[in-house]
Amino acid sequence: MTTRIGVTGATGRMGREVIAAATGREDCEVVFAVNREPAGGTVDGVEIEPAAEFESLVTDREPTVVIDFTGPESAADYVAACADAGVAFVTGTTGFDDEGYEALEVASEDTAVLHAPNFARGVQALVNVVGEAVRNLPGYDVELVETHHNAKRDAPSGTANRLLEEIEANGDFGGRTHGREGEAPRETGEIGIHALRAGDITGEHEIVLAGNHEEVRLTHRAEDRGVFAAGAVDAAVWIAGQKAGWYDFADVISE
Ligand SMILES: NC(=O)C1=CN([C@@H]2O[C@H](COP(=O)(O)OP(=O)(O)OC[C@H]3O[C@@H](n4cnc5c(N)ncnc54)[C@H](OP(=O)(O)O)[C@@H]3O)[C@@H](O)[C@H]2O)C=CC1
Ligand SMILES: O=C(O)C1=N[C@H](C(=O)O)C[C@H](O)C1
Repeated sequence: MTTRIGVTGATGRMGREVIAAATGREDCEVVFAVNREPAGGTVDGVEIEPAAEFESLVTDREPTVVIDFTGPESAADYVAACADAGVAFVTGTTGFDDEGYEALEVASEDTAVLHAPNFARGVQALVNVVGEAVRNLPGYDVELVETHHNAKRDAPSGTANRLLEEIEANGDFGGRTHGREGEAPRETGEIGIHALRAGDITGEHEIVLAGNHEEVRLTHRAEDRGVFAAGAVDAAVWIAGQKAGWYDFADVISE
């Protein structure tokens, strides 16, 4: 069965990759692609239409699923329109505040919604092992360093926030410290978080666990944005058969 895909943020770094990944698969068809500004032109042969027409496109072109990599404000609008139309929604957008997450959750009552801050399979593996490392090394200092390109809006990254949840759920920590400056000795139990922004770095996450005259470093490095796009398209194909509800990338990988 062909999964009919709508793409938002189509001329962005990720939108272009999603179109390339979806058009390269025989089981997918990109039925529309929208961008805020500028619309017009094509990406991999797919016409880029104005985002203002999203609501009519999501009804008229009958997509199975929309893949969204935009910003938290637009993702909240897009998911609401998808819920109204009964179209599934896969989003990799990061930087949501509580209101943004609520918009996704409300929509998930009426349609299938999948949010993942990182669609790389290696990051899902990292999420799975980091808790185990923390449990095995009680009392060790934990620091997280994430590095991204210089145009990234949100910090720390969505992936870093997900890893932090996993770290905190598996150890006894006192709080988060974002960077350090001046007289700033490390407090017992704090988790240090450092966001680097430079050049066109695709995305790196490293967790450092140190103590007892030893250190463990768990690192994921994405070498190409195609890895995120491939995961998002896998998620889109998977979600086509799901009922309304809230899903994450672990659900896709576990099947
Ligand atoms: N989950 C994952 O695996 C990954 C997640 N991401 C996340 O995806 C998101 C996009 O990243 P990236 O592609 O690098 O960003 P870009 O800035 O390159 O692209 C974003 C696109 O979304 C559009 N957009 C932004 N805001 C709005 C809005 N309010 N209304 C309509 N369209 C909008 C932009 O349009 P315009 O050109 O007009 O601004 C642009 O086309 C980020 O949140 C990022 O963190 C990124 C990589 C992997
Ligand atoms: O903005 C990016 O580029 C990325 N964002 C995601 C995040 O915030 O975790 C995932 C990836 O690291 C690339």
